[in-house]
Amino acid sequence: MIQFDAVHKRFPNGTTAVHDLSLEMPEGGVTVLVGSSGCGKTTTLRMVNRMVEPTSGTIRVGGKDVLAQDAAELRRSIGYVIQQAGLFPHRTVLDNISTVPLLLGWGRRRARARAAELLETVGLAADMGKRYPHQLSGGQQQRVGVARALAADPPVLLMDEPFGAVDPVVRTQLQDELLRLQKELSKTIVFVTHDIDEAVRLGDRIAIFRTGGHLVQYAPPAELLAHPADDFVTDFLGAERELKLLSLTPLKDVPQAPAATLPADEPVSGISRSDGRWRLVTSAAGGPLGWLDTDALPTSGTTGEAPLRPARALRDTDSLLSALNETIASPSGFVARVDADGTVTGVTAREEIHAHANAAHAAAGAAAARTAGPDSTAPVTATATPAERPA
Ligand SMILES: Nc1ncnc2c1ncn2[C@@H]1O[C@H](COP(=O)(O)OP(=O)(O)OP(=O)(O)O)[C@@H](O)[C@H]1O
Repeated sequence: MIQFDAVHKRFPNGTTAVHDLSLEMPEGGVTVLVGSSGCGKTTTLRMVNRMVEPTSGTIRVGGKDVLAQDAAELRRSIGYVIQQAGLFPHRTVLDNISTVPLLLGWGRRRARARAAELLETVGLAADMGKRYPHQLSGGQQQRVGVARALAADPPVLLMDEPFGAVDPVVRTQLQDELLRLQKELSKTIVFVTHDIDEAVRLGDRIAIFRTGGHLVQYAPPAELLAHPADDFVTDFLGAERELKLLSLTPLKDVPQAPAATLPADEPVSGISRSDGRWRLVTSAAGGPLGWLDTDALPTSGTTGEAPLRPARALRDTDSLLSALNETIASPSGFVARVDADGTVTGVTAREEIHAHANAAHAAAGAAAARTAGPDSTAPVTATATPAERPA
């Protein structure tokens, strides 16, 4: 969908922001640009919609050279989201979202109907439409920014650190929303961030740049984590590289054993210790309430009234990293597993999780070594659908 071919950008003051960049960004996928400050991410992004003009080389969107198109028209056909949303302060939320449709001559009624629909799409209440940007939280403003970029249903979305100015909790929510939206909309997204965890979470492909606008590696997250091209990438990925890799592996293939459960209304007096020290107490609906230590039972009452240690149950769509985390927290040495409705389906032992974590790491390393070859920065035409990723 987006192709860079030998693109170079040198500003009039002599700064080379992008150096001989050749890259293909897959249609319907999220390509994340990361790297240290000043390495040319924003310049690369802004050349796609001609907010910055390349010095040499060719950029094609949907096969068409961007320089052969009218710049204003091109910009209206590509969604653009920036940090702190960049909303017009004196226009209401609905008017902000309607901006591009109105410029495209949609007519006021249709543009506003579309804006109202998009408010819901990005998870905002209808009454927010009448507010002005300063009457919204930072996270809400970012949602409006995303709605505005989506208004004319562009096939391409450019996002420049869109979640950089919100706190970590809101940031995770916005990332979740983007992943949810992307499942529905399959836009071609170019996403700039400083944050490697955000890149791993959102990217189908990640391009890592270093100062001077040099692309160092361009690969899917698992390949990048398992097989960094050089010391710069290794340092950039950080000390928890192996753990990040586990965040990409869902738990579904890790086997479960039957759980030794007890209903919450069971009198403690009748509990046998023969089924092991730790028992998983479940609610009437079958959900996990916590771990009961049969070595420290109260003298009376029910299991539900006894002191329980927390059990953070995991679904098949959760990651091996979450499971590993729970093996540290769980007093029983087991991780409780639940189905999509939250009903207990079984347990998995700590040793089993560790063995799978180890195997997942080895498999990713072997796969990366097979596919990366000696030059993993070479442009790759990715046609694969975005990989299945843990929730
Ligand atoms: N209009 C400009 N004129 C001159 N130099 C510029 C201009 N815009 C950017 N630069 C320089 O080009 C280089 C790349 O800048 P760019 O904004 O693309 O980097 P970045 O990777 O997005 O940085 P950050 O993560 O800090 O936002 C930097 O050295 C920057 O100072």
